[in-house]
Amino acid sequence: MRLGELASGLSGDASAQTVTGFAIDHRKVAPGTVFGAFKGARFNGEDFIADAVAAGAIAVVARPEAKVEGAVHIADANPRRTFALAAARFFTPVPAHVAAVTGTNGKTSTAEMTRQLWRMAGHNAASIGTLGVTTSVDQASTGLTTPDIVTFLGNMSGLAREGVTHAIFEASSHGLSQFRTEGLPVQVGAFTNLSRDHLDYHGTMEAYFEAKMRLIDEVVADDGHFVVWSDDEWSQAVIDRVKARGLSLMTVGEAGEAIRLVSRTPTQLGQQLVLEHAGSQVKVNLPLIGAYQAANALVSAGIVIAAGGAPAQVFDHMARLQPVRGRLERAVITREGAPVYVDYAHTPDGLVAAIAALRPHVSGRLITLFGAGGDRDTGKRPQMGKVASDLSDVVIVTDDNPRSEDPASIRAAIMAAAPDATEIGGRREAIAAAIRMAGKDDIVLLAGKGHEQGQIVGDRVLPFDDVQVARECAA
Ligand SMILES: CC(=O)N[C@H]1[C@@H](OP(=O)(O)OP(=O)(O)OC[C@H]2O[C@@H](n3ccc(=O)[nH]c3=O)[C@H](O)[C@@H]2O)O[C@H](CO)[C@@H](O)[C@@H]1O[C@H](C)C(=O)N[C@@H](C)C(=O)N[C@H](CCC(=O)O)C(=O)O
Ligand SMILES: Nc1ncnc2c1ncn2[C@@H]1O[C@H](COP(=O)(O)OP(=O)(O)OP(=O)(O)O)[C@@H](O)[C@H]1O
Ligand SMILES: N[C@H](CCC[C@H](N)C(=O)O)C(=O)O
Ligand SMILES: [Mg+2]
Repeated sequence: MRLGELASGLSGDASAQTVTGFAIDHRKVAPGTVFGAFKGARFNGEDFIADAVAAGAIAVVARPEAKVEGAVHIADANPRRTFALAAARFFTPVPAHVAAVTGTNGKTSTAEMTRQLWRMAGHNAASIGTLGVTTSVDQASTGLTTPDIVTFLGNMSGLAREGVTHAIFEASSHGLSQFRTEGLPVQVGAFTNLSRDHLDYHGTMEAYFEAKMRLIDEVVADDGHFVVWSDDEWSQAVIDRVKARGLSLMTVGEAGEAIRLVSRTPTQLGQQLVLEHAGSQVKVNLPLIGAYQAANALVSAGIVIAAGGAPAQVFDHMARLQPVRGRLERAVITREGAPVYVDYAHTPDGLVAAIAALRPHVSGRLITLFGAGGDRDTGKRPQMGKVASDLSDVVIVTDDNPRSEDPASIRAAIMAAAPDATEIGGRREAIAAAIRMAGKDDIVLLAGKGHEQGQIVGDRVLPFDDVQVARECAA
């Protein structure tokens, strides 16, 4: 592809150059690459422009003030956006149907359930998010929920070449504010909920909300659809934005107009939902427990219908949804007979949702074990301590990816609001203790790590899998 096909306003000589790829890290530049030089949280990409040119970059997308010598300077005050739009012209084809989901909690679950529903309808479907790039035959980790723009677009076009026609991705607030998912047509967007997280990065809830709203204001296509979970504190504000943008709106939930959740009755292995759609009622036996999983399943159904799926078939398929890895996953039943659940709750709201999901199934005590990630929002720590101790019978505070922080001080910040909790630093010892104390009527909840395969301590990732450790401790 020629540079002139990817960017406008270039001289004849510049336009004629052949582009071989895109990179945002100078160490990945090869001859013919377009390099994006961005100011980040840790580095200023502009410091690497000369190295990128030396490695063969033919063009550099950077702010007008940046110094570019020996390559074409594609200048823009918002270089991340310009870079994304140029890269999107290069990475083609992309799947014909693309959807995106945002929200504090429920993105991975909604993406995964949407992929499953599309697959049941006979489509070749994929998802990109916290679990990596998932198709019906493969899963590859990217390390981030929303990968960087080059990885994202490269994966989208790779999936399309493999025959994927339907793709859904998780749009994290970091990803949205850094333009990591721009340029390809997104026909359907969705919002699950908003609650405290990532205030270390965004500063205030309002700024966090605004970061998410870029999905509505700018990322979804002009003639696109938007599905909103109707029962969140922020739902009305989201609905207002969807209307202001002129997208076709679909609300789902107890207050939902497109799909109304009339009732929800827990059963032993799942729950029965009564839904109202287009004036008639339908019963769905969802094989997953917890209000939060019902919410995510309904948002997924909304996305599939908005993308053209037949409603009756979608409701039918909901009864065959498979559990999502690490989301209320039953790891083991202890020798005493207590089920041990692993869940990815890592925010105050997530903990409330996970505990509420298990509560109807507990006749004895609910034993909740969790920690909080290092180098992340510190304000959520006491809030997590408070909700866990208010809503559980026994609380164990342990470690969850301390990263560069002192694990003991993270635990102390949680314990400050959970005075009756037991503190056990090592996560394996903590899990062993929880399992030892559980009697036959109790349930153990191991929260925060879900599907994760490692404990991040300093800059090392030590192998760790809650499900596996629970099985070992229960053996
Ligand atoms: C705060 C944050 O979002 N950081 C991400 C972001 O970094 P950044 O843009 O600030 O970049 P930087 O490291 O300061 O470097 C600036 C530029 O110089 C370039 N560079 C840097 C060094 C070098 O030697 N050469 C070079 O060219 C970098 O590629 C970058 O373009 O872009 C980088 C490249 O894509 C990411 O690796 C990095 O993720 C860090 C590791 C991270 O921990 N991110 C987390 C917080 C995150 O993004 N989480 C979200 C939300 C999760 C959720 O859903 O809850 C996610 O989507 O995963
Ligand atoms: N709709 C929901 N409402 C409230 N809590 C939820 C909801 N969905 C999920 N959760 C809680 O959040 C946890 C993480 O769920 P999930 O992985 O689907 O969210 P996510 O938005 O992808 O998270 P991340 O920010 O890490 O990408 C779950 O294990 C559960 O505890
Ligand atoms: N995507 C989230 C996941 C948090 C999971 C938890 N285990 C932690 O490390 O805090 C984040 O990066 O904030
Ligand atoms: Mg996720």
